Amino acid sequence: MTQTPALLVLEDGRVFHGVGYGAEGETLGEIVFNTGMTGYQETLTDPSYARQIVAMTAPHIGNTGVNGEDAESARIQVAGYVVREPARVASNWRATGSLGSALREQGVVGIAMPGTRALTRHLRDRGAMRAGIFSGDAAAAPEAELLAKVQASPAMEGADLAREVSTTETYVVPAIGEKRFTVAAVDLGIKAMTPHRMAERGCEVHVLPATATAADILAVNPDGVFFSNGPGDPATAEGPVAALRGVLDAGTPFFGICFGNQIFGRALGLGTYKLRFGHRGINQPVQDRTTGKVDVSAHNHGFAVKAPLDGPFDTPYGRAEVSHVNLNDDCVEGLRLLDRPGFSVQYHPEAAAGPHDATGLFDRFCEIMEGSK
Ligand SMILES: NC(=O)CC[C@H](N)C(=O)O
Repeated sequence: MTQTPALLVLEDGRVFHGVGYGAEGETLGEIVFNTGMTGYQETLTDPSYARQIVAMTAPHIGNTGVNGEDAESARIQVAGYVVREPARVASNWRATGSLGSALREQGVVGIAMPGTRALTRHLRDRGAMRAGIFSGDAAAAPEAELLAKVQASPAMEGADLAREVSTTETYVVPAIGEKRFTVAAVDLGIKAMTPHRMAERGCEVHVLPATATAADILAVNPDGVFFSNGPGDPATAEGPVAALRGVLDAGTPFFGICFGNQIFGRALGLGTYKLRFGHRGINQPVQDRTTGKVDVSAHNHGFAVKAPLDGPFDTPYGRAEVSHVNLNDDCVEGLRLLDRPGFSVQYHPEAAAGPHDATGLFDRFCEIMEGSK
């Protein structure tokens, strides 16, 4: 393997040195860290990572290569990839290739560098920020020039990205076994596992583009409506918020995940804000405030909903409450309507490669659809 020099340049001027990994060239995005020890293929193909450079804290990435089954979407979605040490050999019975070649084939620029721990500590202190990876010829330019490029790139705050990753055509994921429900799922960057988890429970899932209006959604005649995860700043999602308000006005049961939770919050009249460095990984402790039960859960969010933690509050759709909180930082991780069928979570019950503590939320969605039939 030939090694080309590569630089990771942060918008605050900090520079890390390493060697190129994946495609050679340059890429810009918001740099964030992910603490997952497994599931790198699912992370890389999660559309919520659009325009983000993902740095892995796990020191050895690529051991099991890539395969034809684990992708969450049709391609690698991250803007760039930072690892400490790439596996030199991919070894797994399902592997169809190495991660390095998959990144190269899809033109994803990455860097392998010894400083991932220092980088993570820096981002924890200073927050997620804009960055660039420059490898090969691109790394030869003066650092001041590279820094200027990073500083001229767009910020994640204010970014409207869901439409860029959404399907443009509606498609249907058939129920597995007997059909019990029709679900209209708005694709704001949906992961393949989400409709699959619903299909396993007898849902026929109509996946609609991010531009779907309330009328488009209700035209499916759904038993329940779902809003997916997705990239970008929820404060920009005017279209989806308006569509969801129309759905809630109609009284149709609702379930939302991640971006869907943020849009639900906005539809209820709450605001959203950017977290300093967000939650990205697979071992975040989330507590269900009704039962006290704690789920270890997968996360990928840089924004959060601002909501009162001290009890129910009024919304245009009756009373609501914060149903789940993150025990690390008290961040709002779930919302629930008390007078109508509707709830959402900020984390990932569909998570592949797990953990699966929260998959029961898909059963809860089926229960509220059953209850409203
Ligand atoms: N995974 C998601 O849906 C992320 C939602 C939003 N883009 C955030 O960063 O918070």
